[in-house]
Amino acid sequence: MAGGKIRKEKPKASNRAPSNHYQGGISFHKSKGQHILKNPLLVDSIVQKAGIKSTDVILEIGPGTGNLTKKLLEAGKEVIAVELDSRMVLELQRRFQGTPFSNRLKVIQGDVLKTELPRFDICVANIPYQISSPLTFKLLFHPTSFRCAVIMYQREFAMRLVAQPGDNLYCRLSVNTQLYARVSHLLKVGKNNFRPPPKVDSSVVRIEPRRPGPQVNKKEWDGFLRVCFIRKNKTLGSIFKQKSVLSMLEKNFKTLQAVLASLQNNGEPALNTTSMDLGDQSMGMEDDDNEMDDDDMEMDEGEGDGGETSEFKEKVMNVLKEGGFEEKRSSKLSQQEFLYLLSLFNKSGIHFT
Ligand SMILES: C[S@@+](CC[C@H](N)C(=O)[O-])C[C@H]1O[C@@H](n2cnc3c(N)ncnc32)[C@H](O)[C@@H]1O
Repeated sequence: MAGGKIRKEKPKASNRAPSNHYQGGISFHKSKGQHILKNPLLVDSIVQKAGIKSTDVILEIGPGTGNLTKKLLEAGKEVIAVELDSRMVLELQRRFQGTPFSNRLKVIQGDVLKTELPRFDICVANIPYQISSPLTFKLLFHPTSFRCAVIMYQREFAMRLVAQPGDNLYCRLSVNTQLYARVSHLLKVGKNNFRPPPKVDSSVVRIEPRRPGPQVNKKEWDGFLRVCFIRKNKTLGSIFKQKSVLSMLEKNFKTLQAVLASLQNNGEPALNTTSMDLGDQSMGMEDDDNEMDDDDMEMDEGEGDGGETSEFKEKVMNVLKEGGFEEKRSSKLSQQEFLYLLSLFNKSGIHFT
């Protein structure tokens, strides 16, 4: 909960650190993504587009000095704000103390990524951009349901969230997010609406979790998309011919076969056979920075030293052929097509985790 000491920082004149911007008693830290909304009309517009009800418990991430918080308090029943910076927490307390809002604002001091989030109806936030991806998936996997999240993102990240098959920015992030939520672009926001202005433009996006959620194994889905988007513009046929991909899939396949055989024989799983994995790739829904869009890089096609066999390669190719996917590219595949292809692989005993 809120607490800590106020550190009064004085404006530094000539030798001011370039990453800080002094304003109103608080120096803003770029490292914490502190770009405060300074345009009240924009704040009004975000709150209005969020469609807040007077009965709503609102989650705000990174309230900063409280410009958005104030409008959220006016619109909803309660605001629960998670803020990393103790100076901001104190500023918020100072700002709302003794006002009718004070007993409807709960401030949790901490890193939102490490905080167990409470139940809420709607999330409205101007977030630090460096946590965009993990925060989005933290919200999407939140155990209790909420109506929607209305979030300010860096423009390019926002456009990736909403991108459709065939769009330039369509990527693993687009497919992943849209599996769990309906996503729409609400508002373009120029950099001059912030103090200090960030280097990039921003956009407000609405994310409505799908209820019920999709019936997929999250790790399996994530592992599958990672493979499909190794090169989004290459054909799936050439991606799935790569030694590293085949060898990982065959390892998973053999592990599963061994587990099944052992269950049939003894009713007990075989020892040491349950570590199907994707190398060291985590389930983490981090940004798609590793995705390669260029067609220049060499693919490690053909049989190699990974131990993969030609029969297994044929099995994988047959799955692609069966669904008509061999010549298709991830950059143009719809979510339904990805789900269908994954179901074909799984039906053949081929798994991605
Ligand atoms: C872009 S500013 C938004 C401030 C305010 N909401 C506004 O719009 O004027 C982001 C805020 O998130 C806070 N913050 C940064 N990292 C955070 C984290 N991991 N968890 C919670 N808050 C964080 C920063 O201290 C800052 O106050």
